[in-house]
Amino acid sequence: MNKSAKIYVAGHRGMVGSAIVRRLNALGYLNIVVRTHAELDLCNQAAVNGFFADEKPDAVVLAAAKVGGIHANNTYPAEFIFQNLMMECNVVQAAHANNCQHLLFLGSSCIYPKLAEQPMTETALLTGTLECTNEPYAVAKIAGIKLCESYNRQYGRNYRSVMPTNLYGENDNFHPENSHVIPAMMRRFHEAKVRGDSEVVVWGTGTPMREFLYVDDMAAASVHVLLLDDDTYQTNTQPMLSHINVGTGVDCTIRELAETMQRVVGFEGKLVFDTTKPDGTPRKLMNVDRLKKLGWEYSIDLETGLKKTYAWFLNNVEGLRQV
Ligand SMILES: NC(=O)C1=CN([C@@H]2O[C@H](COP(=O)(O)OP(=O)(O)OC[C@H]3O[C@@H](n4cnc5c(N)ncnc54)[C@H](OP(=O)(O)O)[C@@H]3O)[C@@H](O)[C@H]2O)C=CC1
Ligand SMILES: C[C@H]1O[C@H](OP(=O)(O)OP(=O)(O)OC[C@H]2O[C@@H](n3cnc4c(=O)[nH]c(N)nc43)[C@H](O)[C@@H]2O)[C@@H](O)[C@@H](O)C1=O
Repeated sequence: MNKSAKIYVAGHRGMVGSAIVRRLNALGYLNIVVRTHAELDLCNQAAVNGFFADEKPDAVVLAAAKVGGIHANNTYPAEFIFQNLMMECNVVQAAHANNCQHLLFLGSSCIYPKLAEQPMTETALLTGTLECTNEPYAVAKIAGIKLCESYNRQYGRNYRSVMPTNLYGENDNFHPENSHVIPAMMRRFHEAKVRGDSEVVVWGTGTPMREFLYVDDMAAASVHVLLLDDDTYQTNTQPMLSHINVGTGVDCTIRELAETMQRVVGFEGKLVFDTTKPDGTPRKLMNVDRLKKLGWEYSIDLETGLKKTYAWFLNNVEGLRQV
């Protein structure tokens, strides 16, 4: 893609969208179009159509979404399915209607069946029952993949999808209940250390396994897939199965994550597991062979990424985004 291409990054103030803008800028892509949620509500079809007609971007990265951890997904299922479906439908259709040939859609590893064979390959999609705590969000993300595939099949568009594993890093949402496990734990451990508490609560049994990817790696992978030439991309994907897993291929238990977090934050008290809280899916490890064949691998391991995130947290603790 030409360095002067106009690229619309939806969700540029979010954790991933902000990292994607940094990555594009670092590669010399400076013609980036952005709108805040307040300036452009992507659930509003007329507003989205007007924006695309005015701006006519050459490419779109759809990193805007209704996002949250296990509790938020389980508590606000209507918001998760409705808003995500609306944003995807509006953006994909408006991109097509305005002759935008390139689009990158961000899904999630929760699209795969709860008990999918591990590590999960892209072919596991739609082969079994989803995890109930995030089924509505997962259904919306599956619809996003199928939207892209359908516009590719019918209109010859080049709309690609990446399925990230659990992400973390600077600009994350540190809300005590609605966030994902890493920001929630980091904040709770930090506050416990500052107060001198003797113990800290971890949700669930500690036995579920998760794979974590640092946000700068996610941004690098996303831009890599967006910029791949058509031949390389098409020889490594199939027209009816266009999504690509993004992860490390390495996972750990939630207990192991909590122990690593203790070291990084410097909290010396005890861990207490609250088994009244849901565990969610027992394991969701990505098979990342397809992405490796396409020329990309992660570089930031969990402990390094947690240290970077904690350093960022300490510098930004006063103005944390919490939604
Ligand atoms: N975080 C994770 O662990 C994972 C994330 N993903 C996916 O990656 C993508 C980015 O997630 P992440 O950066 O973590 O999420 P964030 O919550 O950090 O960012 C989401 C962004 O979307 C914007 N947004 C939400 N609703 C609207 C709307 N109606 N109109 C316009 N903008 C809107 C938000 O703006 P505002 O803040 O102003 O509301 C925010 O900038 C999403 O597609 C998510 O599903 C996938 C797997 C794991
Ligand atoms: C990215 C992914 O995120 C969500 O799925 P999830 O992987 O289950 O996400 P989570 O990060 O919230 O939890 C991971 C594990 O960690 C445990 N856990 C311990 N202590 C805390 C804690 O304090 N907070 C949270 N949130 N979880 C905790 C928690 O009980 C669970 O076993 C999806 O809904 C969906 O949005 C999606 O795609």
